Amino acid sequence: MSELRITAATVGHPGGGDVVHELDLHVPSGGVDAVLGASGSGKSTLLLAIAGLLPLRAGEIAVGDRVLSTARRTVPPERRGVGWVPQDASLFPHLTVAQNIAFGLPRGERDPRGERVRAMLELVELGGFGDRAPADLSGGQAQRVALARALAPAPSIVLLDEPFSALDATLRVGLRREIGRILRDAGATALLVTHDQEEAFALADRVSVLRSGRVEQHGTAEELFARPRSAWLATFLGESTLVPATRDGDAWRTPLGPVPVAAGAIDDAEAMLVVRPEQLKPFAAGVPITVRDVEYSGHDRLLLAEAEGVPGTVLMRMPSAIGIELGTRMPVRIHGTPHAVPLAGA
Ligand SMILES: Nc1ncnc2c1ncn2[C@@H]1O[C@H](COP(=O)(O)OP(=O)(O)OP(=O)(O)O)[C@@H](O)[C@H]1O
Repeated sequence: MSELRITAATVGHPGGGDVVHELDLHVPSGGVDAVLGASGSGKSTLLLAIAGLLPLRAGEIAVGDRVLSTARRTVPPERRGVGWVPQDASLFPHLTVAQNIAFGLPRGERDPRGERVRAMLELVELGGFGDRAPADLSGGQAQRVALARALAPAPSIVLLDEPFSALDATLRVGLRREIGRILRDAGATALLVTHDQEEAFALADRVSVLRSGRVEQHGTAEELFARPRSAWLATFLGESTLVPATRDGDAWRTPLGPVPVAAGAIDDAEAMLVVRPEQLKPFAAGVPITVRDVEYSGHDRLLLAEAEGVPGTVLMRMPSAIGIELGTRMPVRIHGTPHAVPLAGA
């Protein structure tokens, strides 16, 4: 397995404009990375380019020291050493599980009873399932077979295209843990593409967030969540209130009261503070918010409120045991040192 290096890649569909713009992405050897983006952000287009199904308009895709795509040359899909796990397992229905896995191997080595197929079945913990028909598998088992098929020829890179989207919620959580384990056991370099943040954060070492075909930010889940580079990313990654702030020495002045400036904060005189719902607390001497709606979620309630000087909805989390009537005016303050993002690029 080898590192994947994408440099300034621009990709589009025939007859259409550019969809992915000058994208840089690096997955180290044996790393599991995710590309996270909303529908239409260009995730599938990027995968097609990595798999060799779309040519590059500019830039380069390389695996290890082997260049696979440039604007002038595209190594064909079957010679790229790239494995693919599609959204729905897409197993051949007329072949057994073992035959499906063997199908991933080079011609001449496609022995369903062979050592490689057996090892792959063991890897995905389906040792006794080789003779089954795909129709007799659960959705999660079928996805594991699809992964075994992709890994069988020991590809340099494995691409996972929303591999859990066809499964129900409980199965997803279990399977993504297992697939993470399988990829790491296999030492695979993998790129997961998904619109599901929880999935990306749970499975990947690092995440690139794609916005209109460009990487908005790349980092670990913790880095992205705690220190988003833009207001757009902050709200894309989680519920938050954007509170306008003006720098006043070591504090931000905000419509919800003063807040200390966090260490390492941006230097700007004006910014937006990313206030997570749990960072707002009731405070007798605080600034009033007016509750307009309440979302009950079992263990807590999310209050949707208004406050003078805050342009959007103010979000605040409260224990569900505390009943709140609509129209309630409640004094609050910001707790802790919220992250500040620049006003521009929101
Ligand atoms: N075959 C195609 N021909 C022309 N344009 C396309 C084609 N496929 C996708 N596009 C366009 O490329 C853009 C990005 O689409 P893409 O499918 O890559 O996004 P995505 O992030 O994978 O979305 P989703 O999560 O909905 O699959 C969209 O504007 C889409 O209309």
